[in-house]
Amino acid sequence: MSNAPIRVAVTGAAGAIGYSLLFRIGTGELFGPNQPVILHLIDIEPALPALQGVTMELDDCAYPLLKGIVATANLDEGFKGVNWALLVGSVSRKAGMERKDLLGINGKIFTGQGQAIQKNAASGVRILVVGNPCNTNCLIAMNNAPEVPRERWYAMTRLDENRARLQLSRKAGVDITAVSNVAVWGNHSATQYPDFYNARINSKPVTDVIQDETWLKNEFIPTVQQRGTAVIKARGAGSAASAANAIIDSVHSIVRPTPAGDWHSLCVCSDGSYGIEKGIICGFPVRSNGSKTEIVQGLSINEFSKRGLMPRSMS
Ligand SMILES: NC(=O)C1=CN([C@@H]2O[C@H](COP(=O)(O)OP(=O)(O)OC[C@H]3O[C@@H](n4cnc5c(N)ncnc54)[C@H](O)[C@@H]3O)[C@@H](O)[C@H]2O)C=CC1
Ligand SMILES: O=C([O-])CC(=O)C(=O)O
Repeated sequence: MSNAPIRVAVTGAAGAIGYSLLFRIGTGELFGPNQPVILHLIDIEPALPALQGVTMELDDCAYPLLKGIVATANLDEGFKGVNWALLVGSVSRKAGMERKDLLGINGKIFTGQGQAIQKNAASGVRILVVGNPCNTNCLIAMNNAPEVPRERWYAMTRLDENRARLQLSRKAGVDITAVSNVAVWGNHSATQYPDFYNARINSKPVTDVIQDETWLKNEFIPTVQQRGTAVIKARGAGSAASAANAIIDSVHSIVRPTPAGDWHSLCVCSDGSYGIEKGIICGFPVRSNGSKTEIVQGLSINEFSKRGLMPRSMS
């Protein structure tokens, strides 16, 4: 094992998603069984005692791949030399709130974090924003770090993709692995558009396999859009383990080549593709060659999908 460790910052590390995520990173799930990591755990001052407890537990796992832990509330220290920044830390919404209601509380967090990333991170740093509203928070952080190239900023719609794949596989009565090419367009919000027209089941168009467009339009889409709300209602707290799982899936989709013909859902900085406003962070179908991601071009967008895609602004 001679690889240099990858430094991974996780903000909100004392929170619920952090608790589901960090131990999976420790086992090597994020970068593979031969890749050592150093964790940079960042949280706010009042959460430092809890963060110390998490650090103690990570230590007690005696993970062979975990070569060090930095636990801090200081952003300069926390982002020093990091290769990846997973920006989870922020306030969660409660029942009755939309994610955009968090903007006033959470938006300002991402100003300082963007600046600290630009100042301290490794030159090739990549950033995945999870804290809600994640598209807008990502845009804020990105705009506060103009020297970090725009193609290295991502926000998370992978949990929505995973939710959509599950719904489609259940309805079609097929294994989850049969469902591919699921794009979730737009914001990680109740206005997202899980695109069933371009999705596939066993390589066939979903609409050939599930010949019930009423269900697809009137049940599938709202179920995916409202799944986070449904989990909050049932659990009394937001999705945490499934969000951590989606973080791992998102990073895999970026650092591993996408299987031929498939794509994954990821929010990236729009280049104007599909008429979506240039410069905003928006959910697209994305492919990776293992080092660079690109927005999948040339998908057919019918009138119904057009209504799902437009207008896309930063709200
Ligand atoms: N994009 C997505 O698909 C999903 C996003 N989320 C979002 O992820 C965020 C975190 O969720 P949980 O871990 O469940 O929340 P949580 O409340 O359990 O933990 C949040 C953590 O963030 C910390 N924090 C607050 N302000 C911070 C700051 N300025 N810097 C660093 N840390 C800070 C808190 O002290 C706490 O430890 C929420 O905004 C939630 O809405 C959750 C699920 C899915
Ligand atoms: O709904 C929330 O507030 C948490 C979240 O983003 C999700 O579960 O998709």
